[in-house]
Amino acid sequence: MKQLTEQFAQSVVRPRARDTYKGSFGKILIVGGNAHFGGAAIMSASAAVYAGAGLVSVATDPVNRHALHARLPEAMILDATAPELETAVRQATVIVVGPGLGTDGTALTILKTVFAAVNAKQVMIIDGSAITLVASHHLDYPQAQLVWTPHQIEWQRLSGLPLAAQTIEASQKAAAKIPGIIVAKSSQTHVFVDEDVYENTAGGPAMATGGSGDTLTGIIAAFAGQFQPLDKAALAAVFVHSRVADIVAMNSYVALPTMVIRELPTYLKQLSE
Ligand SMILES: NC(=O)C1=CN([C@@H]2O[C@H](COP(=O)(O)OP(=O)(O)OC[C@H]3O[C@@H](n4cnc5c(N)ncnc54)[C@H](OP(=O)(O)O)[C@@H]3O)[C@@H](O)[C@H]2O)[C@@H](O)CC1
Ligand SMILES: Nc1ncnc2c1ncn2[C@@H]1O[C@H](COP(=O)(O)OP(=O)(O)O)[C@@H](O)[C@H]1O
Ligand SMILES: [Mg+2]
Repeated sequence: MKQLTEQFAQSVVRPRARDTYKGSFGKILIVGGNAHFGGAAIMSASAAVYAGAGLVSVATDPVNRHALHARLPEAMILDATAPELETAVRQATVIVVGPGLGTDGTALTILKTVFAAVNAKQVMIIDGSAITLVASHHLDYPQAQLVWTPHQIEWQRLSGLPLAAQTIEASQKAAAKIPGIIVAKSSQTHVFVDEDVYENTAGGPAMATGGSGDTLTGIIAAFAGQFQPLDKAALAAVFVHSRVADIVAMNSYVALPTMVIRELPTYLKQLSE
């Protein structure tokens, strides 16, 4: 098993090249946030912007429009149920689907539209409700470079492994049957990449608050848009998310997602130097 360390993250997060523009750092589309879970999409999009993504759009329930614009004017917005969703998916380099999407019929239709529109060159991060929907509706895996970010119950739904049976060996075996990178989140997150298992060395209980996982999706998306190859970008994102939470937790009882998001640019600057 390999350890995810700051040294590793440092090798991935490099200073920005001079001859660049916003299109050089990823066009990210976040698909999520129903009327009940708008905050999830806002946190994912905010994390992507603050982790350096070049352009971020959010396909969400229109009820979230004003909140998103007020919190994050850097992001663009579209109605997740409108025909424009398909075009938006095609134009993105990295897609996040699932944070706060919900699991009703509308969510399923949105997810199917996204899966049908994506192509093999694009990166897709599948999280939260989208994982639950894939498992419960036995959806075919989409043709894209996939990163799955299940918490333990989502991993149970996706892999069929009950929580008590989720040993590293069993999870690795199950991960081998699913295309892409699996970020198996818990108080001791493990990432499965091909035959390798990586253990996160950062993070702690100050992260145990709603929205921490939604925030991680945005950081992975931003890194996938900026750094190659995808496996290194995703691994560095997992470490950075937890490390920044640890820094916040030095002076705070809880590492709220919005606090972690705000600290990202400062930490990334230090990391890149
Ligand atoms: N502000 C927002 O908009 C937010 C929106 N969110 C969005 O909500 C959507 C649903 O996601 P979800 O994770 O809340 O619900 P679900 O997938 O049903 O899993 C929960 C069930 O599993 C159980 N459980 C046991 N162990 C567990 C573990 N280690 N980790 C986690 N759960 C564990 C747990 O048991 P309990 O704690 O109730 O005993 C419960 O029965 C999703 O789209 C997400 O993005 C959230 O991010 C919050 C902030
Ligand atoms: N006790 C803990 N120690 C370390 N990390 C934790 C702890 N509790 C939660 N986390 C991290 O917080 C995130 C929670 O993800 P998730 O359950 O999907 O949250 P949400 O869906 O509410 O955004 C994961 O990255 C997980 O590793
Ligand atoms: Mg989650």
